[in-house]
Amino acid sequence: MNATPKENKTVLIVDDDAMTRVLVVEALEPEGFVVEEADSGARGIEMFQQICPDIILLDVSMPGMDGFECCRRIRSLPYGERLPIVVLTGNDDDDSITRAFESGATDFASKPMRWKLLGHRVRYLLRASETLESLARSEASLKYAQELAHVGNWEYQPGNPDGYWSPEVYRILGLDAKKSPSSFESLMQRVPEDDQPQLLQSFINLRTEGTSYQIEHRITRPDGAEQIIFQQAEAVREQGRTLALRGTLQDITERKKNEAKIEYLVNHDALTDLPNRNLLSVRMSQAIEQAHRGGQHMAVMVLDLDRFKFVNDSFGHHIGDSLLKAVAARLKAAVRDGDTVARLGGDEFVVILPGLTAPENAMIVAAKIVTSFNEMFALGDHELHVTTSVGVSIYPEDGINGDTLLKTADAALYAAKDKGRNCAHCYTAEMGVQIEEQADLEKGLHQALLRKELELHYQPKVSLKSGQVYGVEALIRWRRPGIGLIPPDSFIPLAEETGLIIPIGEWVLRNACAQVKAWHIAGYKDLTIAVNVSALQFRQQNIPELVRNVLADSKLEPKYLELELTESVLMQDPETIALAMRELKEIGVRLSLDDFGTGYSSLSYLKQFPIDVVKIDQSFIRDVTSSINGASLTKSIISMAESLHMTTVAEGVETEEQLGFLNINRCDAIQGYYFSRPLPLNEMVKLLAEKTHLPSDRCHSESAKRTVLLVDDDKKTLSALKQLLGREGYHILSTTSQQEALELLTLHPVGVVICDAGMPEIPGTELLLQIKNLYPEIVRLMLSDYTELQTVTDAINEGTVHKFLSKPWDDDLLLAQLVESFQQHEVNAQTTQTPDIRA
Ligand SMILES: Nc1nc2c(ncn2[C@@H]2O[C@@H]3COP(=O)(O)O[C@H]4[C@@H](O)[C@H](n5cnc6c(=O)[nH]c(N)nc65)O[C@@H]4COP(=O)(O)O[C@H]3[C@H]2O)c(=O)[nH]1
Repeated sequence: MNATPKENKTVLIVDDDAMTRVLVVEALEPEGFVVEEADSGARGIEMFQQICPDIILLDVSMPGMDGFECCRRIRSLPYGERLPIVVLTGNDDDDSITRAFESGATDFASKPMRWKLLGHRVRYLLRASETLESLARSEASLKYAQELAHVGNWEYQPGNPDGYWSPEVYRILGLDAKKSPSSFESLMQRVPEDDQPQLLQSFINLRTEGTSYQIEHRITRPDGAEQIIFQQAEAVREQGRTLALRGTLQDITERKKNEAKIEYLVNHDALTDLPNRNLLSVRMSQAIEQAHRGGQHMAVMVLDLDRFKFVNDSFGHHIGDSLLKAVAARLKAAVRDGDTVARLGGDEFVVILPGLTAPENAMIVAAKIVTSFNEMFALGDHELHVTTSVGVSIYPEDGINGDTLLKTADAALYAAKDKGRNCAHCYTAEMGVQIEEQADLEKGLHQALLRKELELHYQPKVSLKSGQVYGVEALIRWRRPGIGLIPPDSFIPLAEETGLIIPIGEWVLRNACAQVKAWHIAGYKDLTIAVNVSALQFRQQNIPELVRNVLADSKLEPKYLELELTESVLMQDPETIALAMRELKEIGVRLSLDDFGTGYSSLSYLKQFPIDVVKIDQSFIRDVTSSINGASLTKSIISMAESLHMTTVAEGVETEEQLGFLNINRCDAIQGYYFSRPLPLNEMVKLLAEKTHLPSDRCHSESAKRTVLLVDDDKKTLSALKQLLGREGYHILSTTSQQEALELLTLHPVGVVICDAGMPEIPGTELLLQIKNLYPEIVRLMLSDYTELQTVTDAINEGTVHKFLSKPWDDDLLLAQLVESFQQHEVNAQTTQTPDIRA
């Protein structure tokens, strides 16, 4: 239907009398109207829908559908509601006029009529209808706007308690417009008692003095819901007389809820619901003020969970999160209601104890907190034992503002950790020196780059297959004037904290790549360089792009660059890091996982990252010869890396025994003081020039090929054998004790064991059986006289002993047997895999 405004208004005449229709046409068309005709009620409705007239003239008495019915139907159709309909009735037909209005007619005209005046009548009705239409439109848009804004308006006239309330006022109050009076009293009934006095007083002032008001108050809707209302009101006054009181009423419940929610989120930690850093700082200021006024003390405790990362990464983040929630609950239970427990992020919590009468009480509470962790945390199917370390500082002794108190408590926390964790430590004055030193260090570090105080040292990495130096790790040093060489552990964390690691990291990368390129040119063609990349660099920099630029500038082939990332880098944002790592792999650089084992990565976790090299942390290497745990963990790491086609580099190798262990367990390469410390450039150049390498018997393939273990309680036999084999260049280990024999095997890459059959502690066959089970690749020879022939034959049949050598032996025969045995060992070594003790 066309509802757009038309130039010439259209009049629809519905009448069965053709004469009346002609008269209407003749009266209206000369006046500029377009007249359309319908000869019945039904046709009239049809035409109304087709042409959308501006006005209808409708005869009441028609055959079929009369004018009343026709009028009713049009009113119920779209656009028919407010259309002017003039009903044509007979003269003085009062009944028809009444019925016509009841049916919805706008006006009536009696026939016969003065046709000349019809034009005026129609024009007047059209104008009135337009006015009504525009009023209806603005009412509708006001209603809509009020609905949208949840604003209603009201107005009262003096002397009349019932005023006007817009539909939205009723909606907001939850009242029915037909049943509830629109009076101030009726509004007050919905206002809770507590809020009534303020509203009443404001309304009285408005009425008596014309004082406008803006107030917030609550209302209770009939369904019990409580809403928050914002009311504004003013008096319309003329010459000191109040003509009307009017105002608006806005439902601001949602806004208030959102404001409260935002305020809560801004001030609380989403995971634990504890106050966050924002609210903590407010609470600290309040507590300081309270302590200041009351001449009391207050305590700030900073605490974190010992080895939280282990939990998070071993059991998954959901268990880590549950632990943090449980810790929050435990901390709250350990302190009083007026105390504040806040979470700063990660596993770092802060407790404030306001209004302390004696500072010593803080340590009592701190100890209580530490002890409260003795009880296991039950998290889903897991029961975990987690400990905490606490640093305590006291107002005003250790700081007079929140920042300083946090810093001093932090320093105390470090001291607690140094003490071995799972304890609380109070701040002491000496720690202040450290804080100042830190500030001084930070200042100096800012200038270190500009003043060219940084330098690189290089630590060789040696292949255990070839014994050759195949690469170096670049390690930064800060040569600080007046102080000397500062190791990275003393300034890299600070560089990370201050963001200085970004320019420093780039400096290291550029210099390292340029240096290794220079070595290539000097003839050390395949030397690789490893550079440490910190977590912050990955987070704040486009590392792949930087690497691309540096490689292009230095003209270094990507395969010679290795980037060392720690597990903490991978943990930051695993998906983004994995993406960056894949990009780096596409560039062609190698990626290694540094300090492996100190983090808590599981095998499945590592699979998602394209890692080429696993560097086994020195803490494990240190332990390989002294602790079963260290040894088995290292073995597991090597076999895990092997199964993932990664190479292994053992870090911090210092002793022959550690090297032996790594050789036996087929670690690929070593780095450590055993071979070389990190060297300044000139010394590194010398090491390369001298072609320093590991002797071949210290490499796994070679050393195992040539190492014989002799076990005999007879020292003379041992000495004779040592002489014989020593002349042939074998590496010989010897012992009179079976226990020591087993220990030697854990440390050395032995290829062949020669054992006496008649040992006093346990029979030789039993020792060889143990060796067979532990190291199946080792070839086992038995030395015996003919008195033990039966036992030896049985052992050979069972596979415990490979060959039998008679006592006294023939030197040539024994040497020939040994050559054959080492060949056999090589075959065994290729078919026997290192057992994965975790499997
Ligand atoms: N006890 C013992 N220690 C050994 C032995 N062999 C090597 N080390 C030391 O172990 C550290 C190995 O480096 P890292 O694990 O990457 O650990 C590095 C690395 O994480 C970081 N670092 C060094 N240079 C840089 C750098 O340029 N950028 C970044 N982001 N970190 C660096 O500082 C850490 C410490 O570096 P350094 O003090 O040079 O310490 C080096 C090295 O001197 C050994 O046999 N025994």
